[in-house]
Amino acid sequence: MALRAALRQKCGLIGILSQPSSSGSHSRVSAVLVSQMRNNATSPKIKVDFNQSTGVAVLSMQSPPVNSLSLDFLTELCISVEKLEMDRACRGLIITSSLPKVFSAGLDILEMYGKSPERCGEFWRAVQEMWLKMYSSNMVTIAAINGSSPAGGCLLSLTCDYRIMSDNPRYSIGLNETLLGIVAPFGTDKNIIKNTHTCSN
Ligand SMILES: CCCCC/C=C\C/C=C\CC/C=C/CC(=O)SCCNC(=O)CCNC(=O)[C@H](O)C(C)(C)COP(=O)(O)OP(=O)(O)OC[C@H]1O[C@@H](n2cnc3c(N)ncnc32)[C@H](O)[C@@H]1OP(=O)(O)O
Repeated sequence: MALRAALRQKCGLIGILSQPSSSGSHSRVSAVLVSQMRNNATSPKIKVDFNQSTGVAVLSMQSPPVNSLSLDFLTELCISVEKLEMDRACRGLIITSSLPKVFSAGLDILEMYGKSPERCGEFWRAVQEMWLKMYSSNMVTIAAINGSSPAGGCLLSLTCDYRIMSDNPRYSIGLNETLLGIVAPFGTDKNIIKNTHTCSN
């Protein structure tokens, strides 16, 4: 109830969590992001349903088995958010998972092992772009955390204005990445590359 009141106060979004959605289209994507789009012949990792009448989009992460944040996933996520951002009709965004039990397992561990410094740099830049884009979004953003959400999954939810988590003791959330010996690099390219060596050795 507190959340609904806050939303009502912030931008007049009423009852968004309970209303059905219908698909809408978003046409413009920045040339930069399009050029970043890789050969992604697999099925989309992100599904967006935009409800024109409420102005709220639901972005569902659908990348089995655990919605891990790979470079491809992050790129697709950023493109989806940017498309919504450019649509003036879209005022609210709910991020959730279409997988059972897992919101997001965080950064894709396979992106941090045995990769070239260049690839690692690209990956960490994508991580940074994701959280900056989300954190600075003009939309009201809500993470509907319907499963476990460790480390980078927790980071993703922290970039949102609001978080709602399923009341299930089997779901965990938190910044546990240091248990894996992972420390997020600083924001400069030099430090990204430096940390990259640490990650892949
Ligand atoms: C550049 C500037 C940056 C600025 C940043 C700003 C601020 C910094 C703040 C925070 C930094 C955040 C950093 C995050 C680092 C990370 O995210 S590292 C990843 C940490 N994640 C984990 O440790 C999660 C580990 N996984 C689990 O706990 C469980 O898998 C689960 C999510 C709870 C699900 O359990 P479940 O039993 O359902 O599934 P399984 O365990 O059987 O897994 C299925 C399948 O998925 C694979 N897998 C799981 N997690 C990952 C992953 N993270 N990456 C890749 N693959 C993963 C798992 O290995 C299984 O594979 P299979 O054996 O082949 O089936």
